[in-house]
Amino acid sequence: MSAKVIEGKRIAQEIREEIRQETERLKERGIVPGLAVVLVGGDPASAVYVGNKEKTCKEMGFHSEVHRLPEETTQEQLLAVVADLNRNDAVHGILVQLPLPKHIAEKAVIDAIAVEKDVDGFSPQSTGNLVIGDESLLPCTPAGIIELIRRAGVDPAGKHAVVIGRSNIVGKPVAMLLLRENATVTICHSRTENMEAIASQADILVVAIGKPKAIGRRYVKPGAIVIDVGVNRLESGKLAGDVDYDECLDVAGAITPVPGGVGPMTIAMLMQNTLKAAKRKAGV
Ligand SMILES: Nc1nc2c(c(=O)[nH]1)N[C@@H](CN(C=O)c1ccc(C(=O)N[C@@H](CCC(=O)O)C(=O)O)cc1)CN2
Repeated sequence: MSAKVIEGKRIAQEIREEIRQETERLKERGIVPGLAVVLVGGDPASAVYVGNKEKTCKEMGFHSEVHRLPEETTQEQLLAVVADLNRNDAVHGILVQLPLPKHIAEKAVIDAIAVEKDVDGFSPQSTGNLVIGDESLLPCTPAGIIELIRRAGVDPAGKHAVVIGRSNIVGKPVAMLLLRENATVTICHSRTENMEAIASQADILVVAIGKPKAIGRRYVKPGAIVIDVGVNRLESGKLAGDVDYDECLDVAGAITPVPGGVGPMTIAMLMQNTLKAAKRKAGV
């Protein structure tokens, strides 16, 4: 039997519509959510993502600022831009697009974003809040994954969730969120032995390793929900996930496609975080 395809693109569109409507109501009370995105350099993929964020902000009715800075921007100059945005009352969320040019320390820049404006949820304080279960803005891709699992009708409580990948921006936070949802969580990584045997026990399998089609059907338990975070550009120009979608389609119970799965949820969750930050600041 073929897996249910989890349509992230459609779900993200539904969430964006909910945000747009809520924003309309907030604006009647004089509250206009504002997002500032900072892009350093000319990475083509980053330029597309930032353009999409700007366009989505406009669709939501948000105040939107994009600061496009040249490749040779120094760390001090970038920190000064972030400091200005921290003080700017029209800006409720600040996002510095990653990756940054090599001469800038990402950590120093992320640490400089005020925690209440950290709509990426990458700062140490946001990460700490996530781990101890305190209220904070959640990292967008992991939050989007949880939303997809929920909307696929799966409750993670009591399920075995296996996360393949241990990055700070996806693997570790999504594992924490699954734990918060009462799943039993295993994290696999490049040094894991017998990964296939572990992954194939998962009721929920999340893959975020950045290797096209690395995870085939032998890693998937029949009926499992498979969430593919990879967005890899092939030489053919086509996009592929980290999961071999065609091979896993008749093993999984539900699966996200690439494109059109997790990716679109990232921007929808960014909008949701910006709205949350604006509401918090207004005390509503
Ligand atoms: N500061 C941040 N930088 C980066 C993040 C992030 O969350 N915060 N994530 C990625 C890039 N990213 C958003 O910034 C992002 C990646 C992919 C998609 C997406 O919708 N992908 C589509 C395919 C798009 C295509 O055709 O290339 C899909 O999967 O359907 C959205 C946002 C790194 N940097």
